[in-house]
Amino acid sequence: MEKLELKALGKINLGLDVIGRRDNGYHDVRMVMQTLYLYDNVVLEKKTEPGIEIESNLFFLPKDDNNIAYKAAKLLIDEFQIQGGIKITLDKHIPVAAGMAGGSSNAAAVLYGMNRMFGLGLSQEELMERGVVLGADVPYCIMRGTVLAEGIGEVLTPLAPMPKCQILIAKPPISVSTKLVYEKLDSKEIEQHPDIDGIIAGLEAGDLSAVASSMGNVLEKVTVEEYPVIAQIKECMLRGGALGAMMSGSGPTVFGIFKDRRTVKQASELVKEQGLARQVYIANVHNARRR
Ligand SMILES: C[C@](O)(CO)[C@H](O)COP(=O)(O)OP(=O)(O)OC[C@H]1O[C@@H](n2ccc(N)nc2=O)[C@H](O)[C@@H]1O
Ligand SMILES: Nc1ncnc2c1ncn2[C@@H]1O[C@H](COP(=O)(O)OP(=O)(O)OP(=O)(O)O)[C@@H](O)[C@H]1O
Repeated sequence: MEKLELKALGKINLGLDVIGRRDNGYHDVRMVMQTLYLYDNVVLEKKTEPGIEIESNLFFLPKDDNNIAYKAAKLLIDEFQIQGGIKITLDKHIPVAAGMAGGSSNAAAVLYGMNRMFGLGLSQEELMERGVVLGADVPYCIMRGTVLAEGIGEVLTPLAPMPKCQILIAKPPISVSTKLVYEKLDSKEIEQHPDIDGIIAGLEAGDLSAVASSMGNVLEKVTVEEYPVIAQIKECMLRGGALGAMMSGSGPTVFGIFKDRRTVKQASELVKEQGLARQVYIANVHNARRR
């Protein structure tokens, strides 16, 4: 196989709780992750000459070893002494530095794709072990679907699928550093832990309203303090008929859960009219896990 075209899907966190802090600065989490059908196109092409070449529609993305897709390719090239090189084309649609695992999902696609392209014979678990070295969200991006993520995000338990719904995504024009958000959380008392078990029970019952009303993200308060526009987008989505609305990951993307197409379209117009976000998308949930 000389060329492989992949979809790197983004995610939202339906729930994000922090239950501890490790000596290396990483945090123990309990998160409910959900894959969305909103994706970057990732194309892998073998090259005869050695080296990793990155091309992207976004001029500001790093093209060197600061790109997480580059790091993923380098990890496998070094470990398996792969001869020749690879060209990676990233056609980005997932908002960048947004809390939607865009980079992590690109890295997951590279690991998954190179394993097939070069016949490395790694199992999904072995790919995930390599993924977590690149980032805490990478193992989940390899697995996909509705999943409980614990540890630093790499201990994964599949959950009942998210009921059919429409997701509204709105990213205000600000970038957030995940590291800084977690660091700021350390100087705060967590007043209320989100009801992760309530989300899981809602999923098991196939009850979309119960899932939406149990959602919570312990990082939200930290990011909202700095960027109040996040709270404004939430309010706007709720006014527009969302069953629930929340910040994803470390932010600043906000998502809303809607029952039907008509309401989600109206709410998306409302967010745009109010000038709260320029990057506004409607996406379906993607429940299939990768095997
Ligand atoms: C916010 C989330 O996206 C929610 O899914 C993840 O927890 C973060 O996943 P990620 O961006 O893949 O994380 P990494 O690239 O491994 O780490 C970025 C930074 O986030 C912080 N970090 C990340 C994961 C975690 N469990 N605890 C942390 O404290 C660390 O300071 C780290 O330096
Ligand atoms: N392939 C990539 N795609 C997007 N950003 C990348 C990539 N490689 C490196 N980066 C850099 O990583 C930073 C974070 O980008 P990314 O979109 O992965 O963040 P995120 O959505 O917050 O991810 P997460 O939800 O996993 O924390 C950006 O500042 C960007 O320059």
